[in-house]
Amino acid sequence: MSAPLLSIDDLTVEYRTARPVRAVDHVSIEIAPGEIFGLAGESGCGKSTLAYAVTRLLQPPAEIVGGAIRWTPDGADPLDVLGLDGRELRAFRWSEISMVFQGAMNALNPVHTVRSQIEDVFVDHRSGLSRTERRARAEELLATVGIDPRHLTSYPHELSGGMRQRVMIAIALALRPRLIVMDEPTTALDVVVQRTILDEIDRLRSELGFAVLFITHDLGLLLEISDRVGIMLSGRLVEQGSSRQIQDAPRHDYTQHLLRSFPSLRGDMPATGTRYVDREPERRPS
Ligand SMILES: Nc1ncnc2c1ncn2[C@@H]1O[C@H](COP(=O)(O)OP(=O)(O)OP(=O)(O)O)[C@@H](O)[C@H]1O
Repeated sequence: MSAPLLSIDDLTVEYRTARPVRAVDHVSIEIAPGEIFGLAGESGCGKSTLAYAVTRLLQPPAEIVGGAIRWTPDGADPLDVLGLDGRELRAFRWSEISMVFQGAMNALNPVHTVRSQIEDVFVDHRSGLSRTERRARAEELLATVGIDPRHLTSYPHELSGGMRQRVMIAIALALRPRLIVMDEPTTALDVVVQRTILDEIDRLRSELGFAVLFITHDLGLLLEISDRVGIMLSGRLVEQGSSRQIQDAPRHDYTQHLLRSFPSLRGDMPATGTRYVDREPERRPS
């Protein structure tokens, strides 16, 4: 792997509730420029908490209790992501890392046109752009994600779910970030739309060269789209490797269980009715 763009090093996150939950437990991941790193694991294993930590969107009661996140674009000095203050974070988010979250399509404002929602990113982050330039960039972005620019004047309810999710991807691409964190970006869509959007993400990644942290509970899908894959179980990263290695020679029992639980890429039927039992005793935050 080339020098990492993002290094997550021994990260631990807890929810400080009456019964504290250690949602991310000493996780280390590196993502190279232009790489798609997929993170899989069943509901509640800590995937979204990790995504929120990387994008610095965690809110109390979540607390980062250990570890570091470093950002090293083009061999520059590493940036301590957890140490960024409000102003630095504003410059970092969207320009360097952007996000497409689960159900993001419903985050579009129903009373504003697609145009104004895309242009808002430029108003907020590229105040030097003229109105004409903003309009041209918004048009270009919609075309990039495969939507006819005449939809710039549409309101979200006039678009299908797949189109709304593409608009969210356009917004995430607006400032040409080096990494996009995608948390279940296509889960709410039917399989055909899901497939076209995934193909599109892959095409855009080849064209524009951004890296992706792609999160889903669907390991089959993840193996198709990712260069490397990490498997999470109860907050821990139990295995990581290339997609090929995870698919052909999974090492951890849980990875093998997950692989059996989904139809394989060759179309074999999944084993049904099995549930994985983590043999390690439940761990509590110390
Ligand atoms: N606000 C919160 N307060 C307390 N515990 C939380 C909170 N948010 C998440 N958790 C707990 O943290 C753990 C990890 O949750 P998280 O949402 O990160 O998992 P996930 O793998 O993304 O699940 P899903 O795929 O269902 O979104 C779970 O045990 C969850 O119950």
